[in-house]
Amino acid sequence: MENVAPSSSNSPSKAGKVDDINMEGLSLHEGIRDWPVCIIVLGMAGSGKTTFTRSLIEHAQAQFNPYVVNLDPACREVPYAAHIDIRDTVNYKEVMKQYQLGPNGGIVTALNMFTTKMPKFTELVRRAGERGHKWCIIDTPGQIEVFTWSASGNIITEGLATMFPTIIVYVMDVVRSACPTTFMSNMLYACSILYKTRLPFLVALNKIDLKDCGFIQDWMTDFEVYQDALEQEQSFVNNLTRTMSLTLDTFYENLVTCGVSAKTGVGYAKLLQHMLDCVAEYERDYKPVYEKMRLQRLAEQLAPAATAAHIDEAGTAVPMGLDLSEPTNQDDNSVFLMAPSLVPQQMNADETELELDSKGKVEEQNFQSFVQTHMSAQQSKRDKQQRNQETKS
Ligand SMILES: Nc1nc2c(ncn2[C@@H]2O[C@H](COP(=O)(O)OP(=O)(O)OP(=O)(O)O)[C@@H](O)[C@H]2O)c(=O)[nH]1
Repeated sequence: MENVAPSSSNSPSKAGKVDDINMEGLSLHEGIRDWPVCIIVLGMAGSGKTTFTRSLIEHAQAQFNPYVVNLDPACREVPYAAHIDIRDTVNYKEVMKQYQLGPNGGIVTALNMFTTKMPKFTELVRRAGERGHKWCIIDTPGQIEVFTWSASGNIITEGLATMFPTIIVYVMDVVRSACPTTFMSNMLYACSILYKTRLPFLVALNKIDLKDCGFIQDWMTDFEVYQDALEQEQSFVNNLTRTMSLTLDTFYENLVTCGVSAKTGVGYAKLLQHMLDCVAEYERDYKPVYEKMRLQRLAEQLAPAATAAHIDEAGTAVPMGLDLSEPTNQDDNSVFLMAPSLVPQQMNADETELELDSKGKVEEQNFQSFVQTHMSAQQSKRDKQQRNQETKS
């Protein structure tokens, strides 16, 4: 991790190391600052986050002078100059070796280690704001779940959002999303992140130089167009996907998307406009929530550590990882794991088949009535829109 001067991991500036930072200035006592605005770039592996980040830096340079953070410990090199690079703080390969972890465990642990420096990290971001950086762009690890479903990802996101305006940009690969099932998986992920982070959320439909993103926008606005696309795909998850697509309808209504090409730069002018709208949304709707959270955290920080005195009651530590040994049998009721093939067969084959058959029928009926209800709702929505248009004309 570094201080002032932009650098890449290849040419680290040793001036102003993070450990030299005086922490007195950083405090939850302060309210949420106006800048830098933190932009967290998320997306599935290979969606183009890093290329997107590079292009965003270029397009925002003149107006917002972005401060840039790379949080991917496993990337070989980044095509931009990062002010803070997790690879300068944690050597992910060394972490794997030391803790005998696989690649994903190594990335999670590296991010956890970085998070222990969170106060210093936010202090650097704050100082960057004071030096005139209006934006702070944060590139995240390739494996999205490492950031979105880890404690450290949570700490970083909430930590930033309680100190600076913060928004999420979700990068989605248009080419890969041409497959309706992949599109749905991507949307489910986006939806879960939206509800988890509770921050303004923008979807950047990336790689439009390869494929126009109009079809995605059609799928999001017209359920039947998406159903038609699904019909053409022979997949065992179709039924699930169809059900999900109905459920996600409400989510789409409030979702802002913007087509871009991180490679050619097409669409970035519009994207910047959407991002500014997201910042305004943070100020209007989210800031009060995070302000409240900040005050809660502050109160927790000031409260005496109540549990410390009773630590003996906390239980017995369980050995983790490689030193686990077979537990001794303490009584006849000891817990055991059972593989599906070892489950005792209580029903004979005919009974099982019959039961499954009727279950299948009920499921199909339920599904059909679910679809029917939704279709009628969609139809009445369309009729209403048509009536409105007729009244206008
Ligand atoms: N044609 C085209 N290719 C792109 C675009 N954006 C990214 N790519 C390519 O997509 C591939 C993945 O891009 P990255 O930027 O490494 O994606 P990432 O999400 O950061 O990848 P990980 O961090 O490894 O998950 C690279 O080959 C890029 O050149 C784009 O807009 N158009």
